[in-house]
Amino acid sequence: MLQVNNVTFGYSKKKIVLNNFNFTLNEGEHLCVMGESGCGKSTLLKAIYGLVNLKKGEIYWKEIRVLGPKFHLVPGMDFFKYVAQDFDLMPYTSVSENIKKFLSRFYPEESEQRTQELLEVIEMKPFANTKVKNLSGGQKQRVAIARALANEPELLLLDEPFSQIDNFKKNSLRRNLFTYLKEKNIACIVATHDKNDALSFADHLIVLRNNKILINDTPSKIYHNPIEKYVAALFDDINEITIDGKIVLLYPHQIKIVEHSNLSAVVLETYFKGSFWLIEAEFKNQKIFFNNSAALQKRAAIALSFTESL
Ligand SMILES: Nc1ncnc2c1ncn2[C@@H]1O[C@H](COP(=O)(O)OP(=O)(O)OP(=O)(O)O)[C@@H](O)[C@H]1O
Repeated sequence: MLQVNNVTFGYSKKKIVLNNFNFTLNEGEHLCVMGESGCGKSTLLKAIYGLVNLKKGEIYWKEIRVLGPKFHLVPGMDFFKYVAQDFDLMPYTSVSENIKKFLSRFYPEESEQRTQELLEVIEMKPFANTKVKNLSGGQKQRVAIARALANEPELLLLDEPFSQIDNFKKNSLRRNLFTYLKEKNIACIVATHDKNDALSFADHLIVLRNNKILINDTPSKIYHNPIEKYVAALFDDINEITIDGKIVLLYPHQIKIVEHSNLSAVVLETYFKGSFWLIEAEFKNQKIFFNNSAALQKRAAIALSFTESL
């Protein structure tokens, strides 16, 4: 189990970046960390990997204490792997060689088999012999993930793992990777801006704000009961509407057009979203957004209904 106990850290004395962090993660579980830019997601991964010296608190993996660079010649814990945003690959060697570098040279057959298995996970078999310098940013990102998995770490730390990968590949890669990690019982912490990493694949979600843990719960509980607009906005456009003197948060799919109601609005703009249209409308002097199956004329008068239940 990973234990993060009362962890406080700042790069300088004046500014705290991780303010009294506490949480645990069991073996094989997946955690997503979300929050606005600069809230400390990457720094948290670095602290867990042992790349910074904590100001206060301790981090343990099972019984072993994670120690910072003050205590290690080569910082970082052996049984963790960390994929940073800058990949750190060997540009002049092939994709296969980059993966094999972390596998034992004494067992060439096993090493080859494992490399093939990982090439399949990242869907890069056709590029096995391509030099890394000739790959796109997204392809390099996939190689970095495979390389981190080569030695089957006990905990994998991923910083924005799919940020450079196109949507089509992203979905299948996410499914491959997270299924593989569960099969191998590898715990995983993903720092991400992408709700899809959290909603479908994480067992737990931590939301950070102002360098503190704002909430730690399951993704579905956080999605269904966002404690404030900041949290809901991580998942979708969010409407903050006053109904009967009470402020409610509504996702766009919770607002519908009806034939008659006393909730009238005027259409401002319509955006094509593929399987639906996102409508921007004015309701009681505020802008709201909702989903609709058809486009609407600008300035059309409409009647709405709100569903608070999801
Ligand atoms: N090496 C560093 N030296 C000094 N300050 C740093 C360093 N790295 C990050 N910071 C600062 O620490 C804070 C947290 O940065 P961090 O990269 O952890 O945020 P983040 O949530 O991962 O952001 P993003 O979503 O933009 O990647 C920011 O204010 C950042 O400027």
